[in-house]
Amino acid sequence: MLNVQHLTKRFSNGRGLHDVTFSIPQGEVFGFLGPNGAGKSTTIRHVMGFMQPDSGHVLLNGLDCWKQQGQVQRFTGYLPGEIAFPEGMTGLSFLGFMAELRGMADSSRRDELIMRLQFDARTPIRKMSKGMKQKVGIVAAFMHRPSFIVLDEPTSGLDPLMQRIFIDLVLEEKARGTTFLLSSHSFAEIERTCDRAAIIKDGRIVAVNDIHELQSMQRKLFDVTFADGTEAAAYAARHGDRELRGGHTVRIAVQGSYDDFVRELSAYRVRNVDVFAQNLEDIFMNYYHHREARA
Ligand SMILES: Nc1ncnc2c1ncn2[C@@H]1O[C@H](COP(=O)(O)OP(=O)(O)OP(=O)(O)O)[C@@H](O)[C@H]1O
Repeated sequence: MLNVQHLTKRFSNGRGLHDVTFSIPQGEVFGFLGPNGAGKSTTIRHVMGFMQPDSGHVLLNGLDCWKQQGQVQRFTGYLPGEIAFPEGMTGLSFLGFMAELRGMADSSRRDELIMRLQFDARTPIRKMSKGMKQKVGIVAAFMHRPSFIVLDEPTSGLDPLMQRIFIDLVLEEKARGTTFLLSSHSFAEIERTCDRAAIIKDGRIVAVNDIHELQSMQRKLFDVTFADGTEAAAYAARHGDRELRGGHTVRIAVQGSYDDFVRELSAYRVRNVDVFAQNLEDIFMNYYHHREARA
């Protein structure tokens, strides 16, 4: 579906993109992660055909995103990082304007999305909160049922409930075969929606990983509370690497398979188990630092 090949762009301040290469097969949700200024939006602007590469190219279904911008945009949905709305419009008049540009006759999907996102689209945009404007942008990106959707920091400004509704929307579209490129600072959002993710830093891709592979690299810490101190001490003593937390609680780190851990605990009287997961960001960063150390 999307093919970004050796994409290079140099701004006059020396920043930009250097040899960015990745591809997204049809039906995949691909995450794009990176700190501020890493080059996420610049890459996305090339994908949308708003910028001409210095070298390399971006192809969507074989079409050149710069040279065949009009054709590419017909089947693409786009939510920019910051939306510039025309003056004096309500949410509804803006969406009507976008529908007209796209030659859409049926507004049922637009109305369904407005209902799902629970906002009054008749509000003048200048009176809208950041979150409400974001919802208008999401409707505009999804309403024509595009087969490829580019989302630049989609949940910024949305409260946790709306973030959930949005994630469900992405997963539903994914189930219909829609392909996504989703840039985010939120690892939870990437973890819940994406199949693979790339990390970009200083204009270069530093890693592309399968999300499930990253999840299996995730270490979990369990605080197990035993019925009494004797059992806790016995359990801790059997395993030099397990930490007695005081009282009747032992902390255990488990990575990969939980089978041995569960089997062994079944021989004890367990009163409580608390679990703490290493987050995806830490795993990514560990991975990234290991690669750097090896290089
Ligand atoms: N038109 C431009 N002219 C000069 N420099 C630019 C231009 N556009 C972007 N840059 C610079 O290129 C770098 C990458 O910017 P970009 O907006 O792609 O980052 P980002 O990863 O999207 O970050 P953020 O999360 O902050 O949006 C930044 O240092 C930015 O200042």
